[in-house]
Amino acid sequence: MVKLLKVHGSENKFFILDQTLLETTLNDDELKSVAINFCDNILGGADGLLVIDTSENCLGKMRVINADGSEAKMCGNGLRTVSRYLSEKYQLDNFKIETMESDLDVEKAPDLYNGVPAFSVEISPISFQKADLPFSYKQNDEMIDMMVPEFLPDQSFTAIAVPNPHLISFVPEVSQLELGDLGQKLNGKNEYFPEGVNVSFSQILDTNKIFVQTYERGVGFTNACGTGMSATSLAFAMLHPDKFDPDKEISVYNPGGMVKTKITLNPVKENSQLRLIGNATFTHTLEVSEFNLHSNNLNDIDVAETGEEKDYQAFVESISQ
Ligand SMILES: N[C@H](CCC[C@H](N)C(=O)O)C(=O)O
Repeated sequence: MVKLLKVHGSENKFFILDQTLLETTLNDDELKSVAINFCDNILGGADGLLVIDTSENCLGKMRVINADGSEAKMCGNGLRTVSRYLSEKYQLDNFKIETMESDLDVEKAPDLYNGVPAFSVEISPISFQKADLPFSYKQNDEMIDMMVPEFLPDQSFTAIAVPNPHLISFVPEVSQLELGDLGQKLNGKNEYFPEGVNVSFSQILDTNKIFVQTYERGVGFTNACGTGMSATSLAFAMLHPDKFDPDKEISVYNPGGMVKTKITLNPVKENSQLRLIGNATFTHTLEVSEFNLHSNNLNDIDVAETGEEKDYQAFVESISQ
């Protein structure tokens, strides 16, 4: 039997499959089918499948398969949960995890709340170049605080890859309707973001305090998007210096709770440093036979709750007061 986990970071939900536990690893087609099946049908679904593989230079490697079967370059909320998994497996608190484009530094952080373990993860590399998102809008090589009436009138947009693509807009109040419409448009066939983009709207609440909601590529509305909150924090620090205190962490509220980000701006903006700090919650363990996993038969799974979710909910309660 193979043991999987259902996990979340800010209620951005995933299944974790550690391929190193298998006799034979799943190939890419099998991973895609299993990701779609798990994310649609098991335990109320999830936003993606996080796959752990061996790595030459790091403690492990993380791959991210979105709910629709597409593969993402990175996942910030997911990386925290994989960090916790590897930290417990190897009894280490500070190490590196390989992701598609870079080896990222991760470390155990103080608990977010009683019974809510937390991890701090590096988010990198950063790019604003149109080729890296990719995007195409008139002759622009970058899109920074730019009015784009083709997206929405009266809103400006910033495009950042970390390295998965994000489009960010600061708004007086988040309109789910407008976010959903724009997210759908830019993730369908369109001339601006040919490979789709994660779209985040953010409301500035106070100094170092923002709210972010994201429409995710390959998923749709999500409770939270870790790379999205990190990229939005960077845009916030760059574009709203009057509300940004560089010596302190930023509190990023989202529909699933709250995370912290730490932004160290660099005059060369691509060299700025981003850390994402937040919960790594395991809600369920699942056991399935390796044979059934290979044949994408998920009818016979043993599920057990971990009991951690009540502590996470107590944390959410504590921040909403
Ligand atoms: N939820 C993720 C990002 C998933 C990325 C994916 N939707 C894409 O870029 O295709 C996060 O916490 O960072």
